Amino acid sequence: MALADKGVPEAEFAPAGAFSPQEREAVYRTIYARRDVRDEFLPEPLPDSTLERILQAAHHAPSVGLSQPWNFILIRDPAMKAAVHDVFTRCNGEAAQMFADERSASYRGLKLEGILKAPLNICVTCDRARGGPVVLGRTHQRDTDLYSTVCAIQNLWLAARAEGIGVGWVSIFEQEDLRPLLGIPPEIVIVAYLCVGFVDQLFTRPELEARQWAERLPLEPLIYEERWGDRR
Ligand SMILES: Cc1cc2c(cc1C)N(C[C@H](O)[C@H](O)[C@H](O)COP(=O)(O)O)c1[nH]c(=O)[nH]c(=O)c1N2
Repeated sequence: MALADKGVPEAEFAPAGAFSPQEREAVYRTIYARRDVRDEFLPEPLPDSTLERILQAAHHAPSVGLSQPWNFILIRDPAMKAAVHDVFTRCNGEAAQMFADERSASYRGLKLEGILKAPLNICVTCDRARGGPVVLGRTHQRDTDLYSTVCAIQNLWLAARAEGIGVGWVSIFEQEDLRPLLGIPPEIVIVAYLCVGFVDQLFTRPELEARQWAERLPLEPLIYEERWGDRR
């Protein structure tokens, strides 16, 4: 076995064959059936064991140099959620004005968060100092710590879907407005604000597609062969 030549004990290896058809099906189903959830949250709190599983899934994401730069702030206090919602409301009003006439009207008709309705909100942050001043793999691409944090978020999102829990990512905020509310120090970057809770129905395709705001692009033209722009 090639791994045996790496000089680590054999107990560190496991067979790496493909999953069974049912296991594969479950993985793809999770990916395709995951949705961004705005408003469809049920009020029941997440059991601690379920929350632990989805946070562990996040924590098992790949990270540059195994730096694991993330933190998760769990927000359940209605007063805190209301304060965050106020920040969203102001920023969302500004956002609506950035779109031209008709688009602005349809933007205002979209529900873009479930901050108050979701029983749990999670602010996911990235500590840019985690792992020390020189991190393997981050030497030439400083933002790989942020990319790692996004990998953790995607793991959480997929694990949540498999648990029947919806997740909605809200990004219509100024970082600097959230920071003092949540007591986040200046050196920490706010990567995501997530609304989390059980759901009993989900859109079968992105809600923005169902509401004719945007549509999924065909994949084929996005794939090039050898060089940027070369069709395959
Ligand atoms: C980084 C980032 C930031 C946001 C989002 C996503 C991501 C990845 N999305 C959700 C987004 O609209 C959604 O993922 C797409 O429309 C595709 O839909 P599904 O996720 O497949 O349901 C999102 N949705 C929303 O209603 N308010 C928001 O502020 C944001 N912000």
